Amino acid sequence: MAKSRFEYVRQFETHCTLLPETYIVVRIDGKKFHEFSKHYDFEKPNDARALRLMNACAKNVVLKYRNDIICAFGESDEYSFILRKDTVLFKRRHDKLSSLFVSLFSSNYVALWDKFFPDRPLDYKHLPFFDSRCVCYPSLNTIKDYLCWRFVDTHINNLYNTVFWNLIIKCGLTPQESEQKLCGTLSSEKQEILFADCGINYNNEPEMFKKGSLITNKGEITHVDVVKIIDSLFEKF
Ligand SMILES: Nc1nc2c(ncn2[C@@H]2O[C@H](COP(=O)(O)OP(=O)(O)OP(=O)(O)O)[C@@H](O)[C@H]2O)c(=O)[nH]1
Ligand SMILES: [Mg+2]
Repeated sequence: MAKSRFEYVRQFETHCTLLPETYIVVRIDGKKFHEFSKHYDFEKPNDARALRLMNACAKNVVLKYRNDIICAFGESDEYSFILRKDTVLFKRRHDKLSSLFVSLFSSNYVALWDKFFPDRPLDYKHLPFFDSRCVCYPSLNTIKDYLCWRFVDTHINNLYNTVFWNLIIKCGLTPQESEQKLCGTLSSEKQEILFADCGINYNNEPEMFKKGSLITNKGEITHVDVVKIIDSLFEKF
């Protein structure tokens, strides 16, 4: 390529290369999905269509980079993609990994929207977009704890949201009353309130809501107790 006198400006570009021999997590998260979910009338607290759409997008990302990905885990409006510690994908460049994963995910979200929301076309004033970050984990222990953290977070959030919204929808409480009733309660007490006041057994809630979604590098989507199987998940990595 011919060089111009302007070429020198390239020197101002910086490239952050992620530490070698560390597990990389690329985590994407929906921007203002509180508003987005309201605009498109997502069911509360969980909309199965929205979660399946997230899973379909994540599966396509996993399959595209299956040789570099160990697994992916998602809940609500977020997804984490866990890359092997020896990956050299995009030369481990932070900006490339972060931007390509999130743009591939976002374009899938838009392209697949109609399949999951056939009666609710996307409107260009309310388009979905996502942020993205890369984090390096230096050991097998820390990457396992990362995945367990996201899994446990799913459980905590889902239990709270399930009781909070059912107290409003089924029992007619105001959001403030519901919040007050749950304030300071333990996990077992929340389940008890859900059963006694709303007639719902938390154990019978859909597995996808309670456990989030785990995608293997073969593209298989499962809803399992991640903490229980964490060692086998990383056996070969
Ligand atoms: N009703 C409904 N809302 C959902 C569902 N999944 C995600 N959301 C909404 O998306 C939000 C995701 O949480 P956050 O990522 O912390 O909030 P956010 O509004 O996206 O804010 P930023 O990520 O900081 O831009 C939830 O608080 C819900 O309001 C769903 O299945 N049903
Ligand atoms: Mg968000």
